[in-house]
Formats: sequence, structure tokens, C-alpha cells
Amino acid sequence: MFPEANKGFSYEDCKATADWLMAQTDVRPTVGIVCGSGLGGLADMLKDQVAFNYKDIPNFPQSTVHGHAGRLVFGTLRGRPCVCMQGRFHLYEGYPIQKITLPIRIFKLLGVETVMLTNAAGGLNQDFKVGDIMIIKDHLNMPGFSPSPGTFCVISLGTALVFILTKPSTCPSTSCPRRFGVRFPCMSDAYDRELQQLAMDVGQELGYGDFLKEGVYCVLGGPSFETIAECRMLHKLGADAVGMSTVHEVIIARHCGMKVFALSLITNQAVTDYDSEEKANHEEVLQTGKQRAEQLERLVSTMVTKIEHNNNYA
Ligand SMILES: O=P(O)(O)O[C@H]1O[C@H](CO)[C@@H](O)[C@H]1O
Ligand SMILES: Nc1nc2[nH]cnc2c(=O)[nH]1
Repeated sequence: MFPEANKGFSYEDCKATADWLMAQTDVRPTVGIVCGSGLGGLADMLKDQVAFNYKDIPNFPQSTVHGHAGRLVFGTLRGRPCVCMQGRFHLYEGYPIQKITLPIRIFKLLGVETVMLTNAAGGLNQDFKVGDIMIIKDHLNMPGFSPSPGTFCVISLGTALVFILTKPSTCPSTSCPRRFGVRFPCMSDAYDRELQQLAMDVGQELGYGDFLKEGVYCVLGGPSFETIAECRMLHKLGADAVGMSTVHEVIIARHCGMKVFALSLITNQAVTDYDSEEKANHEEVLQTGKQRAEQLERLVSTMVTKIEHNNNYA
């Protein structure tokens, strides 16, 4: 019933994990949250928690990055049933893309309608400061520009080339993407515009106007941080922030019809100047997360209270 670590996951495999979880808890979440590096405090806000270590959940990968606790937490956030990943998976951890996005499909099978993703990112936009919260309005999917074996069969992470390179009859998971959604999903509406507006409105109400921004997030493979030349290039290409996550989760969530809201905490300023002494490092990323955690948690939890069942906004 549960496939080996590196095989693809069929619809039935995902369902087996979702059914296993639903047999352990009565919470039926309509909102799914993913916590970025150092932002796991969001999960601690959930009331009446039922929590699982990733190692105990069939098919789940393990968290290997400092700042990602590796727990799936069910509970209520101001009365709304939620499920929260306290820690996500990244390509640079060595997992195939099917595996890092598996929890998103499980969210769908649990009944989640809206996915809210957070991440830590380096600021490329010169108007951004460390500690700013960027509402993601669009993305640049750099790994998606060139299909690799890890992207075969995972919808839309490659291009038509994936379709050409993968013979459906020999692909172990052809049934999986097609049962979750269409072969070529649209991404021009990846980030729900009403949720972006809701975030802006809630941010203004909370007095966050000075540090609430919006922009384009660019994903790279990592785990190395960017060179100066890369930062300059990404900025010219239209990216406002750069990180190593989120986009794959967004694509899978949209593919299976969930609404998506995502934000980046600008944890460090990307270095674009050869005279700069700044050096990106994970400790700074986690430190900024701690400093902004409270406001970020309040923003997300207030938004959750305003998302009604079936995605209407109260
Ligand atoms: O995107 P999240 O998981 O927040 O983490 C970000 O922070 C880490 C680098 O410090 C990388 O994993 C990058 O992707
Ligand atoms: N790639 C990348 N990921 C990050 N995560 C947090 N900061 C950064 C950064 O500067 N670059």
C-alpha cells in the first residue's frame, strides 16, 4: 500500500496516507498551512492539537533542515479547522519532486480548499528591507525551465518536453497527476488575487503597512546561496525575492484546484555589490524569522478567520 521511498506516488498511495491521517483525527481541515524556515511558530497557534511526527506518517519524507521541526499539526485556528506543516521539504535535501510535494496532494484529499504557504527569502528588490513581508503575486520557476529525471511525471514542472520524454505506458505514476488535475495546468492565476487583497487589508488593519510589500518570488535549487552575478541577473529578470521552495507546492496545489496564498519573509538582503561585506547564511535567516514571527503569525491567523468555508471572504 505504501510505495518505496523513491518511487512515484499514485492517487491511491496519496489516498492511503490521507485515510490513515483521517483515521487518527476528527479534524477536517479546510485550510492547509506550510511553515517556512524558522516560521514554525504558526503551527503552535493551533488549538486542540493532534500532531504527528513526519517519521510516523506513511509515505512522508523526513525534515533535514534546521528550523523545520518535521511535524504535521491538526487543530483549529480561531475556530477554523486547519492542518499545518511545521517544516517543509526542499529539492536540495535530495528528495524527488514527487516527494516534496506529496503533502500538498494529501492536503487536497483531506478536504483542504485554501493553501497558505510561507517561506524565508533573500530580498532582491532594492526597496525591500530585512523583516519585510512580501505577498507573492507571481513566481519564476527556474528548475522548471529544464526538466530533469526528478520532474518526470510531476505535472507542469517541466514543459511539453516532459510529455515527450516520458512514455505514459512506462511511467510509474501517470495515473497520479491525471487523477488530480489536467495535463497542462494554467499558472497565470496561481496566486489568488482576492487572498492577496485580503492580506493587504488585514496588514493595514494590523498596522503593518510599513513592512508589507508584494512581489515576484524566484525559486532556485539551492542549497548554495546566490552569487552576486546571479542576484543581479534575477533582479533584472523581474524577481523581487529569491528562495529554494514554495513554487513546486504552489504548482501542485493549483493543479488539484486549491486556492493559494503565499508570502515571503525577507530574512536577508541578497548581495548585489562586490564591495559588500554581507554574506548570506542560514543563521541570519532563522534569526530574522524569530524577530518577525509574531507579526507574521498574526497576519496569517487573522486571514484564516476571514476565509469562510468554500473560500468566500468574510
Ligand atoms: O523556503 P524555506 O523553507 O522557508 O527556506 C529558505 O531558507 C533556507 C535557506 O536559509 C532555504 O531552505 C530557503 O528555501
Ligand atoms: N536562495 C535563497 N534562499 C534564501 N532563503 C532565505 N534567504 C535566501 C537567499 O538569500 N537565497
